[in-house]
Amino acid sequence: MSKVKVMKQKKIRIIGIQIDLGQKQRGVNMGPSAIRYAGLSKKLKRLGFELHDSGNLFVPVRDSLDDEVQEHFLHSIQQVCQATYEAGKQAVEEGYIPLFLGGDHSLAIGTIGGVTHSKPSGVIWVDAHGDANTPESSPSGSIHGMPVAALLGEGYPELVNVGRAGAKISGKDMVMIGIRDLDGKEREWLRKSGIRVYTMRELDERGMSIIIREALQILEHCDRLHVSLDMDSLDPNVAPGVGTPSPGGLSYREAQLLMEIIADSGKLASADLVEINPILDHGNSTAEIAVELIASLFGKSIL
Ligand SMILES: NC(=[NH2+])NCCC[C@H](N)C(=O)O
Ligand SMILES: [Mn+2]
Ligand SMILES: [Mn+2]
Repeated sequence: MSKVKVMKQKKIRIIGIQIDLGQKQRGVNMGPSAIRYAGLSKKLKRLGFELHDSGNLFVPVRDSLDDEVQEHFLHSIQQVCQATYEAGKQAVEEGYIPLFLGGDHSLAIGTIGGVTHSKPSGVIWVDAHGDANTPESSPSGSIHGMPVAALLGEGYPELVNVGRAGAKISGKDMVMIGIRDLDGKEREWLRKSGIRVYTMRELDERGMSIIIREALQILEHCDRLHVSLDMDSLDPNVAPGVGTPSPGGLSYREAQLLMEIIADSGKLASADLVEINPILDHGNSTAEIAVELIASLFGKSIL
């Protein structure tokens, strides 16, 4: 086993983003509340972190945006991502680890853009989906299926140029884990992207421990890591409260081990927790599991 390193930063800033404009299901805007109710702050404080909850950023209510439906809420998503970018940039500059609570995955355009504004970062994208569609390749038109392409410089210019012009990261700075549902053209795009994509098949064959250690090796050149955790990466039997469930996902222990080994790298610098839909959940179980995973990501160990 490789050496366990401890995180240098001890201040976390929680930033809620109640965005549901990037997809069609109602309810994912309630994610930040569900995660807070599940006891996030208390858990993280117990790990010795100084915790600041800065509340939620402004997100327009979907029902007030009828005139944007045809455009998939592009304008409003751009504005929310811009505000998210500023919040992420500021948190990093002030020495915080920003922890972004979603909301749908479109917000990652702002979070990853913002946290890489002054310091480069590797990205570990944990998801059932590639989220690497462009407006041309997307079967749904939903922008939560596009953040990875936008971050690598492709798709709507309004999204590619959030915060600063052009690509925010390159393919070699990103790995994906848990992937099992890609659209046709999205698959082709990902193959050429330079992103190392660990599918569920590869995970089944080789095991989580081997894969995440290899992934950390690939991101060895990055001093800082951003984890973007889409809760639909877990199996829907474990995490039912998500808008785009996909069968055959991570078990609870696989997801935990993934978080635990990332924590051991000592490089966690920022994270997203996205796509929790309390309306579709059983009780608040998906948010409760998410809080357990985040605790492990921030260094909670069993013994
Ligand atoms: N963040 C997510 N849950 N994304 C799901 C994307 C689903 C599909 N690939 C699409 O483009 O619409
Ligand atoms: Mn996603
Ligand atoms: Mn997903």
